[in-house]
Amino acid sequence: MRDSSVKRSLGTDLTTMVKTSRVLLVGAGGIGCELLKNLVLTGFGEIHIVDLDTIDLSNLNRQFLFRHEHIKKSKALVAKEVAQKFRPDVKLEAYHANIMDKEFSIDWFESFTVIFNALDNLAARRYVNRMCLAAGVPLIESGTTGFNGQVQVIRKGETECYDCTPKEVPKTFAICTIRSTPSQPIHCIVWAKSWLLPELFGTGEDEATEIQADENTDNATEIAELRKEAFDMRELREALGTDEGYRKVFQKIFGKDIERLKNMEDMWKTRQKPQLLDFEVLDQKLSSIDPAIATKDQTTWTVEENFAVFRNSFNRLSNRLKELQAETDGGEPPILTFDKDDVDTLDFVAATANLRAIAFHIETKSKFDVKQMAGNIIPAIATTNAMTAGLCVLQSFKVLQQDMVHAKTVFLERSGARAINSESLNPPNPDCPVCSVPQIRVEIDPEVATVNDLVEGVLRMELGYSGEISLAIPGQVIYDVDCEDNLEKKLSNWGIRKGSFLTVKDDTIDDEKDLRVDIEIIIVEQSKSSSNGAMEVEDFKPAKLQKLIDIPLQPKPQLAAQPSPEPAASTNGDSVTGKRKREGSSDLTNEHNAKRIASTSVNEPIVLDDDDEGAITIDD
Ligand SMILES: Nc1ncnc2c1ncn2[C@@H]1O[C@H](COP(=O)(O)OP(=O)(O)OP(=O)(O)O)[C@@H](O)[C@H]1O
Ligand SMILES: [Zn+2]
Repeated sequence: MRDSSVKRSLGTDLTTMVKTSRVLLVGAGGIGCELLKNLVLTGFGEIHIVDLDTIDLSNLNRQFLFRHEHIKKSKALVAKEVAQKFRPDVKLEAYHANIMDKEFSIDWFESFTVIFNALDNLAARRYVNRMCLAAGVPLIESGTTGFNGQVQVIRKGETECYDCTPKEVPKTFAICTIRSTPSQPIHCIVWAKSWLLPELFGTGEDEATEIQADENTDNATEIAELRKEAFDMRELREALGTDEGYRKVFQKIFGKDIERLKNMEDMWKTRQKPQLLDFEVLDQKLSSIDPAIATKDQTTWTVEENFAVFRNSFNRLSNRLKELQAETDGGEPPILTFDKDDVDTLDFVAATANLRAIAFHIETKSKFDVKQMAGNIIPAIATTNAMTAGLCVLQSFKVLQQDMVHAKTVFLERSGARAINSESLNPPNPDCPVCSVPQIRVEIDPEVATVNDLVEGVLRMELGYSGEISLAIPGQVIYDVDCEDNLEKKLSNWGIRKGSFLTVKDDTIDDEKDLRVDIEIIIVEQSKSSSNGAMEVEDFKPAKLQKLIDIPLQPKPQLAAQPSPEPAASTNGDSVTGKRKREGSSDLTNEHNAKRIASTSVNEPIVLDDDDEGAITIDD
């Protein structure tokens, strides 16, 4: 029954394509749960689900596959179990794992027809984008923030990839703003969450991504002072769990430290000096504060109320840490880290951030607001997720049908005249640092292959590099003219194995010679024929190029504008007008205003139509 109605909507051909596809869903959160339900009910034959997280109480309002009894269980496994009940005949596979783990090889990515990203962070999105490009598998990328949503179709060589356009990076704050001169509530919240809490209950070696070392040399003395202050802080940890603990900590961070800052006259020429908070005065008023104040999360607390929540949460965290320490024998010392859903850490961050705000004459925030700001919470709206997940599936139909000309980037927004808008796909950005780099695959035997096997055997012998070259893994050069010593070392020394990426640069210094563009090596497993006994021993190579490619040359720097007889047809698709076109196909962007007509024929695909203004209407 269900199959026949799907067939009526999609047509026989598309229904068959859907049924025989093997797809990967990365992320089983807000969009992921909706998408899994859609994929299962549309009849996708085989669906693999990866998610590294466990289910949290706060997920239940929108991640509808999960119920209260699933809290703390794996998202991927529960999502699979629940979705399987919708259609027992669909093959579902779940992995409670990080998609960036090496166990997910390029070969494995390659085994999928389409991959769907339903993630919530830049690093994982970038990683999957790169793997899909390397594996040549189409990717449907999606994301939502509040009422806004976006679906992007990515296909190697045909469309923009995720990194073809620069992405906004999360906001960071200078260390001195956080530690010495806060001027906004967020500065106090980041201080409490990423400095104070780790100093007292964590490792103390705070590597919070939100706080950036300040390059300004004028602040060198201040930074040295801050280091000393951190050292004093570590001493305070001894007082955790004692009756005196909260007094010692309070008197240091809201007394001694503020006093020191106050005395740095230069700092307050254009700012209001901070004020000390008096421990004795606040401590005497403690008995008059209702202990239930911490549960009133929508009101802004008074200084006395913040003090009471500070004392209470500090003691709860201290006791927890002591208990953990008692349970651990040997190994890594236990730590407590911030989690917006861990009420003890949230109370501590809210109260100490507010006390700091009061000391610096900054507005205080309710616990509810602190939770949003400290947890980087962007309101998640179930309907936006559901619509976005639906659009992902509609776009995947275009990909399955190889109809990239009609695939779209789709936007959901509330501000415009329409809720759903779309744009034709852009061709790849020729300057993209990710997808414009030529890739080669090299098969290695990780146990024996050395840097020399790669440099001499593959780059020089097989690919014909003759001048100077360098070879790097992310963040580290492993070979260049100055580190010949590394040639005899095994690639495994740097953790290079199946799935690793290396960059090759042509460093030849010769004005007469054309330099090659940078290329990327992807390490793959040795194919059976090269590793089994069928191969003659003398033919065995620990590193071997899988397929020869032509490596383009770097464009020569133009000294003066030369008149060109013809517009260059080979500049990566750049037309003379400066508008990028896709090579060797009809211009995707010119399809933008094409009006397509809804069809009700049984064998015709579902209707996803543009009108003249580029918005999508969905008919059936
Ligand atoms: N590297 C990764 N590998 C696998 N899954 C990931 C990875 N990074 C993020 N995820 C998963 O992607 C999903 C994103 O879903 P969503 O945006 O709804 O976030 P959430 O964590 O469920 O919700 P919230 O952040 O509001 O608590 C999460 O379930 C998260 O665990
Ligand atoms: Zn790109």
